Amino acid sequence: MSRTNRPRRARGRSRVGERFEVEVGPVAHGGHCVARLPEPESRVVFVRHALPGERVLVEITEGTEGDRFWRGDAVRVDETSADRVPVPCPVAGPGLCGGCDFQHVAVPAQRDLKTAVVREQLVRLGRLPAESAIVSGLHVKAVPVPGRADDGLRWRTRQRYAALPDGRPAMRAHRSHDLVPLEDCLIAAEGARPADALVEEGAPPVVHTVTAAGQSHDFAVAADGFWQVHPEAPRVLVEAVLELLAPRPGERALDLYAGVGLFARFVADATGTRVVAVEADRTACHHARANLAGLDAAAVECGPTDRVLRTSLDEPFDLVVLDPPREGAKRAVVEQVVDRRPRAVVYVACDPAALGRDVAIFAEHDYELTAVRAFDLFPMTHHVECVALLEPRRR
Ligand SMILES: C[S@@+](CC[C@H](N)C(=O)[O-])C[C@H]1O[C@@H](n2cnc3c(N)ncnc32)[C@H](O)[C@@H]1O
Repeated sequence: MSRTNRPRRARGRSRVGERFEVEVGPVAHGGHCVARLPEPESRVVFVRHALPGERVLVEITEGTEGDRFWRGDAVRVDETSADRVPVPCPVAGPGLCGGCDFQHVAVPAQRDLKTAVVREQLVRLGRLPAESAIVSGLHVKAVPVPGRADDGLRWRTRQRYAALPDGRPAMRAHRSHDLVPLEDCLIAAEGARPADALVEEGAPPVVHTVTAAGQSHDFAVAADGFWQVHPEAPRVLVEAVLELLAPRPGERALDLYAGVGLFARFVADATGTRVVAVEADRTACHHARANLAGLDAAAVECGPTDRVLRTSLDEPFDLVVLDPPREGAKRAVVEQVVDRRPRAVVYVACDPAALGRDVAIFAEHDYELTAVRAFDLFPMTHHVECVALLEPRRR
């Protein structure tokens, strides 16, 4: 299939379409492995659809003479990894749907790849020693969908599709605007498959019941608003947050990037006192207020975390939960958090690179990473969810 890559600054002659035989090296963050092209190119290529240790023919999909590295797809496998499996999805593969990265990898081995990536990000960006117990003891855990085999399929409860001009559902190719038609998406759960995933404008809010740590709460969320996409994610993440935060009665808590108040609600069960949820999206704030309405000492502050922390909330907090979008919390927010000297900070991270960068900023302010859990809440893709505990360094 021809590809229309997103526009980028051309730097020299394009090498797209050229093919090279390579030995594939380690996995890297982003759903690909690293390979070095043979002489005279001797350049790094990020190769999709390959596995460490394989020998493949890679076709360059992005790369010009001036680029530091190129991207490519394994279009033929000459020496096969024991972790390679037949691809279950007919639209997964070079040039096809960009939604999944690891359909060609046995599901347990996908978790090994993600484990390697999270460890690498914590070492390279988080500046943790590779031999530390936190890094070497980290393993991405399976999160089975109740009633299903551990096959990595039919877990995604929300899925967005593009539409072809004739109305047929499609997904985008990897790093491309090209649309790939599809009849089904094998990671989509019933209700999120192409035939039934359309969210009508003005659709009423959806209510989810979450049972975790012996408590059950209902959460209203806009039909197109943020909610964790794996059916087990709310429970698993709430339980990990509570385990690491270990909230005590009377402790005051901040839930940053709170969505509709998932973590705030469960933390308040344990503390029984002041909890403040901070969220930028107005509709999510509206639902968070309703979801936390039964709590006398709860409040929702609507606005960007950075601004809310800078201009409001001039009060002490013992506990902070933060669950930022993929780009992470970044320096301004991390510094506002550590300024309040909380006893414990739990960071829920959907991007281990952002987590690593923010962990390094916390460390500059004497908050150290003391525990981390990682969960495979996005099988078949390179995505992984981490829950990390940061505490003031003990002297
Ligand atoms: C990964 S979601 C987490 C939501 C919630 N913790 C949950 O698990 O349901 C990130 C949330 O951060 C919100 N958000 C994005 N940028 C923000 C910002 N600068 N300040 C506050 N909230 C923001 C999004 O609207 C979204 O609800």
